[in-house]
Amino acid sequence: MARYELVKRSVALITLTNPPVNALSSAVRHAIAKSMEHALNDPKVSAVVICGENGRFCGGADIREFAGPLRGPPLVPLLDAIEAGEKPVVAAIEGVALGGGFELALVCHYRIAHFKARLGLPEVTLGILPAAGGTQRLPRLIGIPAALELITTGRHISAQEALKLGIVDQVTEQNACEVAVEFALRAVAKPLSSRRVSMLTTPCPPDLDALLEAVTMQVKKKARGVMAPLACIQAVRAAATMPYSKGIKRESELMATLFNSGQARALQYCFFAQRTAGKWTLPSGAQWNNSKPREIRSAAIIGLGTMGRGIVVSLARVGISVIAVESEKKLLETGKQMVIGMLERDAKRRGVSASLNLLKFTLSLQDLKDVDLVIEAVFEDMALKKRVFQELSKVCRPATLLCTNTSGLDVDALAGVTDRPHLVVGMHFFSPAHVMKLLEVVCGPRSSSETIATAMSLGKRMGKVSVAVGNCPGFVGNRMLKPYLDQATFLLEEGATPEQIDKALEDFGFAMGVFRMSDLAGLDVGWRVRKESGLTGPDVDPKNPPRRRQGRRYCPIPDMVCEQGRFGQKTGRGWYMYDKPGGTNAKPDPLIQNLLEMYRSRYGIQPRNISDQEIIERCLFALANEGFRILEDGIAARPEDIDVIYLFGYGFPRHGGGPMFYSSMVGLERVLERLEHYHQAHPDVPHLEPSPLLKKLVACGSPPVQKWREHIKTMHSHL
Ligand SMILES: CC(C)(COP(=O)(O)OP(=O)(O)OC[C@H]1O[C@@H](n2cnc3c(N)ncnc32)[C@H](O)[C@@H]1OP(=O)(O)O)[C@@H](O)C(=O)NCCC(=O)NCCSC(=O)/C=C/CCCCCCCCCCCCC(=O)O
Repeated sequence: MARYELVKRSVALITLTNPPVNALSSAVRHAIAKSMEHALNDPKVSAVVICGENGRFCGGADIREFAGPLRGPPLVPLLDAIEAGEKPVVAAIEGVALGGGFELALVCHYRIAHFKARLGLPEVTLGILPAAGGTQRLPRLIGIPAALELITTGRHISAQEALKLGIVDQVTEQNACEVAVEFALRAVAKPLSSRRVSMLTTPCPPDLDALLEAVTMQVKKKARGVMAPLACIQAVRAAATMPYSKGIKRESELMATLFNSGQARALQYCFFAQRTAGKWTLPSGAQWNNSKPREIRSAAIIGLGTMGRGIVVSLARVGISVIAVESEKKLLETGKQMVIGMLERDAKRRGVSASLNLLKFTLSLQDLKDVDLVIEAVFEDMALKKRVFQELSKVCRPATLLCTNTSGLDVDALAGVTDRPHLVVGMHFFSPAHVMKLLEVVCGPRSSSETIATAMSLGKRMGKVSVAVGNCPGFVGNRMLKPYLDQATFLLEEGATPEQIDKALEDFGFAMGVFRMSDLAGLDVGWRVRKESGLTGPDVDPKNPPRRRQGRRYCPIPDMVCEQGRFGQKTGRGWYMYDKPGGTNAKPDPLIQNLLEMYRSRYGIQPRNISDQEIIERCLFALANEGFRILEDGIAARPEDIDVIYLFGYGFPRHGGGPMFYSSMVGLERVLERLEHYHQAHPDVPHLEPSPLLKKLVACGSPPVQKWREHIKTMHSHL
């Protein structure tokens, strides 16, 4: 777990050897302690260099160990002892120095970083704080404002920024380890006291309280209800106001509160869930590590609407040549100008030059005959999409992959009209596609493993979090959205307001409540879907729209809102009112209040006070209940996949872990009991009827999320 060598006759070189990221597991900590003891006691050794194997210094504490009882040498005394040693210790930072890895570097007397290295204290993103002295040493080294920013955001910084901030002593383009050894030899016999960061006095700004207050406000606004950043601020305050010996105790007290919290468990679950999602698997045995993706050099996008434009930008900025196709000259020109503007702004922000030379704009599908992959992003209309796929089938060479960006239509029906159903797959981007990280890769029953591997790998290349899902109406994300939206509108009928429901969801941690989100997405989208599925249309009596349709409860209020031309932000009116069309500042609208009151009186509904708890339970348990059904149906392979979709595509708060993890935190028995209660009260809402899988899991003693798969195995899989 750590290799010990003597180099240049007097430098002890300690190499951490715990692939893939040299995490500080109990065995690694043990090996560091032993190696340091050896080095400090060996008279031949005059200096020490610590580095990591395979070009990675250290990715921090072993997060997997947090789930069990803490074993092995504790980190704080180990690091204190390194700093207190009488021989100079130099950190040779290559790859990453994160969390505990960064804290290890901070106790070394000197730090040399490779120019490509990244450093940071990302503990806050895991619901904890840098509790191996990081909150006490970093402010002493670089001052309170800069330390606060790094610790409360968890941002990774480049070696160059670390040099500017005074975190590292030298940045090198050569082998950092070799440079560090030479550096160590020169450091021998130099006094070490000023190099022991814990002994430094924290440079304290005169307006400390005001600064801490301002950062607290900022953090509360950005991450509503999240505990870890607030605890980080308190720990940094200790570094400013207490000697190290007391500050480190405060750090440890604050860590103890966070460590066992539900938020920390949820955030650490999210870290692993995101990585698990990349490891897709099909019933055929094909999976991420045995299916080779094709290399994609060129792609075409059909349709330059909002989605198409975002997809073009996502592809071009990772170096893929893109042909963008529109049906009319005017649409093509508008799309082209928008794409160029987006790429230029994106390149400026990233400090690179815009890859405009990779783009071609055309009105002719004939230009697509040689591309490696096509993504269709036309209007959400099955007949139109089928026509496009038939045409593509004729035009593109036989090996071209044909992908659809549909948000819920049948991918297999599209595959069926082509000459290559095995090369057809869904790539469901989220709007705006160049910003949103989520990509649902929709595997049709005939999509080949190579096709799926290619779509997943292309998603990764574009920086997306890609999740493989099965083919059913709405796939995973949008299928689950229906019961969630339904509950919100039923609550409106019963007495709630859009702003009350949104506030409850935003206080829970959602980036946006359901009505604000719908206004942003456009209310006409759902209206069209309801019309197409026969739920509403010209046959419905506009004066007395029925509240039961297709054998179940139906809320006509969203249709009534759309009938008034209120389509959300884009029309300046929706569930809220906005200053102007396209405005984003949502204000409660008395007209909506009126509409709700008239509606209730027309149907004789006595409005009642609805608690935030009821809002959260009905919306979120209905959402998770559909997630259980999706697992039963084999549309998602694992609960982690569903959670990742909701975290990255729908603004579910990370500190809640996602709908499935949240259910397990609340307790599956409780979720079952509440769903039974609400279903009894609303028997005409089938989505509230607890799913068989939920019942099964409760009957099996409510196993942790990671074990649910064992209980789903026997069920049917569409993946
Ligand atoms: C940037 C990365 C390092 C690498 O990225 P990439 O190359 O893309 O690779 P990945 O796919 O992300 O990762 C590869 C695999 O490695 C696994 N991995 C990565 N990092 C870790 C890790 N730190 N631990 C374990 N495993 C890790 C990853 O899961 C992949 O494996 P798999 O595919 O899933 O199988 C990137 O990985 C990254 O960003 N990593 C995380 C970096 C990070 O967040 N580091 C901080 C960790 S927390 C920390 O360091 C904390 C330090 C303080 C410790 C103090 C401990 C004291 C405990 C005291 C508690 C007191 C309370 C007691 C109360 C009581 O009484 O109960």
